[in-house]
Amino acid sequence: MNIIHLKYPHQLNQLDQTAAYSLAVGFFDGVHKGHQAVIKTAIDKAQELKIESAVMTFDPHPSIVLGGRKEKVFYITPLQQKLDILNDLGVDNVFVVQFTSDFAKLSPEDFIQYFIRDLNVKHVTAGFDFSFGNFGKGNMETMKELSNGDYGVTIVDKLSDDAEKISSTRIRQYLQDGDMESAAKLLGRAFEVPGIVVHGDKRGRTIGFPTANIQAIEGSFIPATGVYAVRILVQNKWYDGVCNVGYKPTFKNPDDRQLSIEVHILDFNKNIYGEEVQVGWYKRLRSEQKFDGIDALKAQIEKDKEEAILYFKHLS
Ligand SMILES: Cc1cc2nc3c(=O)[nH]c(=O)nc-3n(C[C@H](O)[C@H](O)[C@H](O)COP(=O)(O)O)c2cc1C
Ligand SMILES: Nc1ncnc2c1ncn2[C@@H]1O[C@H](COP(=O)(O)OP(=O)(O)O)[C@@H](O)[C@H]1O
Repeated sequence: MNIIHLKYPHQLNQLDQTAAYSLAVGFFDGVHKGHQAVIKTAIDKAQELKIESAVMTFDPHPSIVLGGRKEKVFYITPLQQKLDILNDLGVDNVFVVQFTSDFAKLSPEDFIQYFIRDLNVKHVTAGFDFSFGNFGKGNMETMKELSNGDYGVTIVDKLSDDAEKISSTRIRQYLQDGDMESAAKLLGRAFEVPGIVVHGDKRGRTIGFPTANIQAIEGSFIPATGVYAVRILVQNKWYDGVCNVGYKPTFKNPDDRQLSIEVHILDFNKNIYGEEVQVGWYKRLRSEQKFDGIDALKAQIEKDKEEAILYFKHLS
C-alpha cells in the first residue's frame, strides 16, 4: 500500500501521474463496519473500472483546527493503526491530507479541483453525511453537481444495527462505559490499543502476578477503568490475559492520578520490556477496587484469571 502525505498547497510530483483512482473519502476514525462498507465499495469500483483503489483521510482530527480545541483528541484508531487496518482491507493507496486552517478554508470547488481532479480521481465514494470545504458547505450532492462528468460518485447509505446508526460516537461511548462487546460489534473486530511495554514498580512478580505495563501510543482512546479479559500480541503471537486499567488504589494514594494499563499474560514467562504490543479488549470483568491487603488482592486476581480463562474458552 502506498502512503502519500499531502499538505495544501501541494506538489503532485510525488504521485504516479499515470494512475487513476477510485477514492473513498472520510475521516474514518475506528474504521468501523460503516466505514468498511464505504471502503469496500471504492475497492469494488476500482476493480470494475480497472483503476487503483485509494482512501483519503485527514490528520489531525478536523475538530482540533476548527474547534480550536485545547484538550487532546483521543482516537479510536490513531493514524498508524488506521493505516495498518486499511492495508489489511486491501486498499492500494492512502492519501493522508494534513488538516490545516488553510485547507479548511478551501471552497468546495477548490477542494474538488486540488484533491479530486488534480489527483486523477475517477470515482468518489463516501458516506451519506460526508461534508467538505469551508464550513462543511460541500456535501455528496455538491460532489455530484460539480463533477461535470469527470468522475463518478457513489453515496453509501448509513449502516445501522438493530439500534441505530453505526458511528464513531457510539463506539466512543461504549469504550467509555467499558462495554467492549458492543464496541466490537460495531468495529467488526475487538478494540485494540497499540503500545510498548515499560517498567513499573516491580511489585507484580513479588505477588505472583507479573504484569506488563503498557504505555499506549499517544492519542489512543483508553477504555473505562476496571479489570478486563484481553488478548495481547507479543512478537507476532496472541496470548490471553487479564488487564487492569486504573490507579492501583491498594498501593497508591488517591492523588496519584497516573493511569496505568497492566496485563498479566497467561501461560507466559518472558522478559518483554521494550516490546511493541497490541492489546485487544474483550470483556470488562469488574471495577477496580481498593483492597485491605495483598492477600485479598491476590485472591481476587486469581478469580479474575479464572473468569478470563472461562470467557475465552467459550469464545472460540
Ligand atoms: C487482573 C488484575 C486485577 C487488578 N485489580 C486491582 C484492583 O482492583 N485494585 C488495585 O489496587 N490493583 C489492582 N491490580 C494492580 C496490581 O495492584 C498491580 O498489578 C501490582 O501492584 C503490580 O504493579 P507493577 O506491575 O507496577 O509492579 C490488578 C492487576 C491485575 C493484573
Ligand atoms: N506472565 C507474564 N505477564 C506479564 N509480564 C510478564 C510475564 N512473565 C514475565 N513477564 C515480564 O515481567 C514484567 C512484569 O513484572 P513486574 O514485576 O510486574 O514488573 P513491572 O512493575 O516492571 O511491570 C513484564 O514487563 C515482562 O517483561
